[in-house]
Amino acid sequence: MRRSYLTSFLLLLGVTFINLLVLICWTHFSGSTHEPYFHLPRPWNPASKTAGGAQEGGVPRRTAAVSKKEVVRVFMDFPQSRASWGIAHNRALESILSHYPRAEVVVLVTAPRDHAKLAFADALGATHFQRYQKRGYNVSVQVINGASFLNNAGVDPDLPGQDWYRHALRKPALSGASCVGCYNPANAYASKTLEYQISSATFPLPLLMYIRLAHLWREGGYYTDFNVLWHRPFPPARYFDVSLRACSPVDKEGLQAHVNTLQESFNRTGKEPPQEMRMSFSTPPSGAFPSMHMHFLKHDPVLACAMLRLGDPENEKCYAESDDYGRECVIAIMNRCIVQENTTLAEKELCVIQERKSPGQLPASSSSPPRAPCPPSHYSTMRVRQGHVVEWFNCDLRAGMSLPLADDWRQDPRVIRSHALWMGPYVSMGVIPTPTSMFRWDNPFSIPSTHPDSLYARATADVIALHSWAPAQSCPKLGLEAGVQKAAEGRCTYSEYIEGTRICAPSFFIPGVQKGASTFLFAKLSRHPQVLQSIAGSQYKEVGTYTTRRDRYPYRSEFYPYTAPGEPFHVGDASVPYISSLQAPELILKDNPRAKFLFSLRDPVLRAWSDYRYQKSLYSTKGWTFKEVVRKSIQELQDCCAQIPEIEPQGEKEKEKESAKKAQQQKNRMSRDLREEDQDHCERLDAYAFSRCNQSDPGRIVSRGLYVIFINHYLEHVAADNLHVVTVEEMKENPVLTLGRAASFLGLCPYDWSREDLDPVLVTGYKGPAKEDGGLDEEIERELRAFYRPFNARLYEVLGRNLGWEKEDRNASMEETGRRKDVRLANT
Ligand SMILES: Nc1ncnc2c1ncn2[C@@H]1O[C@H](COP(=O)(O)OS(=O)(=O)O)[C@@H](OP(=O)(O)O)[C@H]1O
Repeated sequence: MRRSYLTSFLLLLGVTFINLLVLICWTHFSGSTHEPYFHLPRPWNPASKTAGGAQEGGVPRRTAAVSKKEVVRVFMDFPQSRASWGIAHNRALESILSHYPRAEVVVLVTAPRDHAKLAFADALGATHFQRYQKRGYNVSVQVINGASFLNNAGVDPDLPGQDWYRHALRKPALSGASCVGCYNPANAYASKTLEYQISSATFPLPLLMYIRLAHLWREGGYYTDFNVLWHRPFPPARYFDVSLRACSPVDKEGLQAHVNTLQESFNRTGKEPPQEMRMSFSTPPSGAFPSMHMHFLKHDPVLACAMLRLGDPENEKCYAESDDYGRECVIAIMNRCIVQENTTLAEKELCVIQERKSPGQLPASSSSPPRAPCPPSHYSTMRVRQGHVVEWFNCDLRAGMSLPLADDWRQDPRVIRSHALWMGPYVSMGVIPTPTSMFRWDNPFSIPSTHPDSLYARATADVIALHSWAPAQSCPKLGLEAGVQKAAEGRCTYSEYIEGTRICAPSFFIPGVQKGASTFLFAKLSRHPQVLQSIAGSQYKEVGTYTTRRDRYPYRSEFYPYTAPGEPFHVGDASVPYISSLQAPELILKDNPRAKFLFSLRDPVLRAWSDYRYQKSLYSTKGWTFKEVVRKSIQELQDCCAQIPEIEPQGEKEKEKESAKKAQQQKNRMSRDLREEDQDHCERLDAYAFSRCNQSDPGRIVSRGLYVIFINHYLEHVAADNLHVVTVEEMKENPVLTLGRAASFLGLCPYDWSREDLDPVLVTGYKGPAKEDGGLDEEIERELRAFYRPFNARLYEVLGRNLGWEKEDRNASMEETGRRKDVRLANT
């Protein structure tokens, strides 16, 4: 009796404990209670009556409620390569989101057309901001493809200066072709080297300016740079950055020039603050790009003026002669349009637009009504408001450094309020300070660029943006507060800064198998709110940094999303070639010893058949049928196997390595020991021997199905607990269960997979007219099955479960063929 009480009690305790665990996991991520890791406030929930600052999701109440009006539209752009992306850019974005959780942030990237589809280009990929999107923030990437920018739907036929832009794109001086150090979007696809990426620092400024201004013209809203931290909300509408020169303590002349400019400007309006200072540019220390912030209402005439003037003939000359991306030329134009803040000028400019507009150049959008010349509504935005608070950036908020203005202005609370912190010129290139005890956020400018510790030296030493690289979930938590607030207050120490820049290595891998529904598995898992995809590679799935793209390996942190230590995200990489790579497991584990490996396997016969159809174009040029390909492939493999004794490890060192490997394999073995007897040479193949036999196609069509070799190789490095196998057959049979198991293996919180679309992801896409489309040839299937049988048997032993590929061999393939026919019929 007593015993049964005890058992019940223990049972109850166990169940309660499990429930508690699930609850903690769930509430932690669903955000319904305290969020220990993520420091961003959650976006304001429009359905709720409480404003954004309210006590939502455990986020502290903000003092000023965020009204619905504050759904700001913010444009940013990243005209550089992905290699230039760094932690500071994340911080810049987060600083905006922290003030405007409901902001609609559109990040413009200049990239070739292929970018959006394949994500091979070196611009930011579509998944770049997934970590924010999964938290409910509205941050997206918009690809600008030169002419398509003008011609795509939604183009305003009245967009000023568009003819100039279209032609300028093709001009060598502007397209980057003859511009040393300019980013040439046409070449971005081809560029694979980091050297190029570093040197291709920027999209030519006049073109970039046009894109920025055009977006503001069309939509209105804010534009801000990625190298600025906003530690207060944006200044009131229609006020803009005054100058950045003040940020450089070393640039005394610039500072003085800045003060003088302000002085003049103030003098013009007497003792009053300037009526309205829209924007002014100045050149920050050499090598930097002008940082700026703009806020314009839709169709603002000043924008029109600037866009038109960018194409003035004298400016073309200026760009051509510029050794500074045309920066000074743009500055001059903007100043002409802005500093002469005179409504009549702007009115005139607007009329000029109407006149210059060449009808017929672009097809007039049928949806937009014809516009009357110079509609009065355009000018209402020009009304000058007196008594504006003047605010500007300054880079060092500590006493004494920050406000280079006369004392009386300094005292005027209407005049001086700093809103943002400019993080310095090198942040544009994704570079952060190097470890010297002196380093603080606020003084990277003080180190001469020739110094080995300087940011520039660091960039050219090829370590750009390779910040500290830490195993996933291994470093202490650190969040926005440290990154933004402390920095803004000048309190961020170097070590805090570095700690805040650590990037977690990817936490899970789907190393194939090719044609094993890896695309389906990865795509579905990526729907989980905790999973982040890679930010490059085909379908943001195949980065290949640990195998095929060895050029990426040294810069691998660039290809995975930034995840801060302790964040609840899991970053995945589903590069299928990893399966047969000798180096991949070791290299991966070096970055993250706790990485998890999820293999998606498939009846090897059907895998080969799928592979054949996938690569049909390759074989059809040679006129090879599936039967021929398979026979060649088996023959090739067997020829190679016959030489195995010769290629077995010979030297002492190699032998030692071999026995250590075997010992590790035994330790990691998932079930009972393998039988020792080998049925033929091929069965004794191990990964190392295999790597010698693993030739190009068609050789691989058969060898890719020798799963036991690959799994054994992984088990030499990976603990059995960190390796999990699912099969295509299971996925087809019960996708919800299979995904659930995979997710729980990865340590993800519970998720309702049944709400996802679980239709197979068909990547084979072969629609050719082959006679073999009728199905898999029985004779070759038999041969292939006989070939795979012993390998499968060994695999089952290693895994400790029978994957059932032999049971109803023929039935399975019949079913598969039938399904394929159905799909084909459905497609036709
Ligand atoms: N849910 C589900 N269930 C069963 N089968 C599925 C599923 N999703 C994808 N597939 C099939 O997987 C094949 C594609 O595999 P991969 O995505 O790994 O291909 S690739 O290596 O990334 O090219 C491809 O096989 P074939 O159609 O036979 O070529 C897909 O149809």
